[in-house]
Amino acid sequence: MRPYVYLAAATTLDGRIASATGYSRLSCPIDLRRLHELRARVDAVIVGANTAIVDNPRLTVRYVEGRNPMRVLIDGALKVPTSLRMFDNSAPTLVFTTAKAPAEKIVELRARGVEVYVADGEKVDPAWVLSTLYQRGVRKVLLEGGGRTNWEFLHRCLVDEVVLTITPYIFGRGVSLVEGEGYPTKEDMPYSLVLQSVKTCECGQEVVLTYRVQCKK
Ligand SMILES: NC(=O)C1=CN([C@@H]2O[C@H](COP(=O)(O)OP(=O)(O)OC[C@H]3O[C@@H](n4cnc5c(N)ncnc54)[C@H](OP(=O)(O)O)[C@@H]3O)[C@@H](O)[C@H]2O)C=CC1
Ligand SMILES: Nc1nc(O)c(N)c(N[C@@H]2O[C@H](COP(=O)(O)O)[C@@H](O)[C@H]2O)n1
Repeated sequence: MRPYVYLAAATTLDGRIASATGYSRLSCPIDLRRLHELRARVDAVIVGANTAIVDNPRLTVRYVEGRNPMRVLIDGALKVPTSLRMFDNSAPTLVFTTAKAPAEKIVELRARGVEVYVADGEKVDPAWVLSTLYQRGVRKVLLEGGGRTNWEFLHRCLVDEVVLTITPYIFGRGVSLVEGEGYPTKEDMPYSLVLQSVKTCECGQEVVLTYRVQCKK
């Protein structure tokens, strides 16, 4: 069993979630409020190591009233600094890593109340992350990127809904919404995307698309 998984992001018109320099503040204030409403509705928020390093996110609910979700980091080598904001005490925080993680970093994080899970293999299996969260009572998860982590979940058909805000910018280079090995044709995609809703943001400049992800198998 696994939780229901939302993937949420803001992209430029050319599908980037960040520029080549890592700049990613794309959403307008109204869209950020929408993101925080979603955070308040889920039990856990997941990010990958690069997002944690580049953005140093809090992953808390601040722009609306609501409960902070559990924060989850996937970082195979535990390369993130232990000074990250997500390791403060404002919400329960879990880290999924591998035996490549420096032992002293694991000790330090655990001493600060962060729960660290160490996978057996070379990589962290996203299905294991989700089943572990489910066993802890998590029923809804928000995947907040970045591109590589989005691929790791989408490729395995572990996303149920994509909530995408298209913003009026073009970067030309940078990090794409999904960064993986890729598919040669649309037929090779292991899932289909079914459009659920199209909304113009109240700011008048952004469009929010919601797609259901249907696994082909
Ligand atoms: N505009 C938006 O809505 C958003 C933008 N962003 C932007 O995205 C960018 C980062 O994206 P990206 O570079 O693709 O990186 P990610 O944030 O997806 O992090 C990828 C890294 O996380 C670790 N990781 C992920 N999955 C696994 C796994 N299954 N097992 C082990 N390790 C794993 C790996 O680290 P390692 O290789 O060391 O093992 C991997 O390189 C940032 O610039 C951020 O600002 C992020 C979220 C939303
Ligand atoms: N939906 C969305 N729109 C954007 O424009 C964004 N830059 C992001 N980024 C995600 O939000 C995290 C920052 O969270 P805090 O404000 O620090 O709580 C960032 O790390 C991305 O996951 N998302």
